[in-house]
Amino acid sequence: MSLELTDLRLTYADGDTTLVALDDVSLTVKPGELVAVVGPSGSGKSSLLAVAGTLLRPGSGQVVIAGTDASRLGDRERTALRRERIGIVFQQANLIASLTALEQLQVMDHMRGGNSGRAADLLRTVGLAGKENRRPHQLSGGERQRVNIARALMSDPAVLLVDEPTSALDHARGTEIMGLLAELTEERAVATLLVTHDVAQIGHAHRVTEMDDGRLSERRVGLPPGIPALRPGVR
Ligand SMILES: Nc1ncnc2c1ncn2[C@@H]1O[C@H](COP(=O)(O)OP(=O)(O)OP(=O)(O)O)[C@@H](O)[C@H]1O
Repeated sequence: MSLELTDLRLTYADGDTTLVALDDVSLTVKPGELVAVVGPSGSGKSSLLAVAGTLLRPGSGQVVIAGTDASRLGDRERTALRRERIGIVFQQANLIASLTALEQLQVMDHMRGGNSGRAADLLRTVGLAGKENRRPHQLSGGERQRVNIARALMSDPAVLLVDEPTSALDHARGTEIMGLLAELTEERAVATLLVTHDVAQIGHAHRVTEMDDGRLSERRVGLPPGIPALRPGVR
């Protein structure tokens, strides 16, 4: 139940010219694996997540989510695939100010028409036992990010896509969140693709690959990540 991206190409119109955001990108993330893509601003990381999350159709190439080729699906089927098989953790928590932590997750359940009672369990799993009834302003930045992650796991997704999860956190909180993501990835056998410009936070990744000008570098850094081996210019 992996994420398979093959020969992806994505372009944007840029005045009279065409800007190539993804240039022949191929990457597979296996269940239980956390792959980090690092790269500077503008290198194409958000575009990669949007295509992997079936929010954007690539110009060419294939996106296979847990065995289903998204490129072959119509809009409605793609939306269903995204809702059922993909969890997305956005950079900002985007929590609803008036809802408690528990309710943020329960809203997802209602939207899917079920009442699985998974919300309290998931909040415990992400370390928020006892804080279920707090609203966003009563939680720290790290705790809000934990709610965000728990919410993305409500559908028990095969693929988890994570955009800059530590950008709003100090280093210690960021490291905790990365550790939690690695733990959840392994325990739940989810295929996690994470993008970040923050090389200091990739220590928990199983594999690291670098994006530059829409291309992934061949060099893949194993654990422990050889941070000095990454090309200069990546912070
Ligand atoms: N909707 C769009 N229309 C035109 N160009 C775009 C659009 N979205 C992104 N781009 C361009 O595509 C390239 C890749 O952008 P992308 O946002 O994917 O990179 P990124 O690595 O995520 O950067 P950041 O970390 O700043 O978000 C950039 O040159 C960007 O300006």
